[in-house]
Amino acid sequence: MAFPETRLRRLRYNKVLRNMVTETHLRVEDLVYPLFVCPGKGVKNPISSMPGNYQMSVDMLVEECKLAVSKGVKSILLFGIPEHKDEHGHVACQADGIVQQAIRAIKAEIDDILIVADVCNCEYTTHGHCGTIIDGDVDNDSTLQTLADQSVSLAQAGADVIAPSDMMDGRIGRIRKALDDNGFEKTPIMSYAAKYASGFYGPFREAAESAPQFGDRSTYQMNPANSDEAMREVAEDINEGADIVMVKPALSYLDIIYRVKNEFEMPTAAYNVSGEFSMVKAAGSKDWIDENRVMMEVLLSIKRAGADIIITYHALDAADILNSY
Ligand SMILES: NCc1[nH]cc(CCC(=O)O)c1CC(=O)O
Repeated sequence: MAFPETRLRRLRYNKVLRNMVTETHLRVEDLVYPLFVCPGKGVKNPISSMPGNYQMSVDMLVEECKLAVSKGVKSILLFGIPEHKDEHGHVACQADGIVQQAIRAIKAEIDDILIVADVCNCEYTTHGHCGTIIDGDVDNDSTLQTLADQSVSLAQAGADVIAPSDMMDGRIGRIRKALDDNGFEKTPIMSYAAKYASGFYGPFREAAESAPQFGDRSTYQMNPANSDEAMREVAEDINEGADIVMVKPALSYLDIIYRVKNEFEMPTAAYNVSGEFSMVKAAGSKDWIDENRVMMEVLLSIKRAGADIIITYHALDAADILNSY
């Protein structure tokens, strides 16, 4: 059938009907809210490049989590800014580490929350790289040990999901085994499976104080030009026991999200990263775009591409809008 029998606009005139034929639905339940925890009490330091986001001490973080849960955002992703850093990131593996403290405090006060703990060394190493440095580069195999130790420590503190973001080869298998050996066989792993070496992480590195002190991350994070390689990364992580696979960043990588969802049929997460967030905020603050409208369009596009889970700094603002429908 062609025009004039077919008129695609017929389904667009009536708002009720338009809603009925909506194909993609964004839900508050899809959103994960990333948060940064730092030492101290009563601390809420604004992150200048990420308006509305803060480095928070544990007490303030607990309040922020209560606010999130009250809006229906029941899942958070935690990053730590430790008091002291060290050469190998051992500080991230301690029972009284900053994220471990935060997890315990949140769990003591809030029942209905899912805590996803990011596992990586870059926030905890003096050099800002994601692992142990040997001969001027991140050494893959020795880094696996700290990642496994950090994962077990976070699980012991009460983390519900372990999310390794380091991009070392073999880390999912190693972490899975370490979790199982320590009685955490029920703890899922959300792997940052296809994580690209991206300029969009800029604001995060201010937030987490994790910028590399020399070089960049291109010997471990992926080349933005590659798509088949992302499939190999995802396949490797699934093979090693990943329960959820993530693509990161999201917006410039919608094709990757689409391919991952279609080729693997796995629960798929996408990380709407700091730079993507900050661009919307910056243009919105200048009234160059309608910030809320663009935010919802961005999130919807990530869902439409195939993401089941969206990690986003927009989570609370988006929840307010979704709750108002
Ligand atoms: N490896 C740690 C990590 N986990 C999440 C992000 C970035 C998140 C964001 O930009 O919002 C990074 C930074 C990086 O790889 O440099």
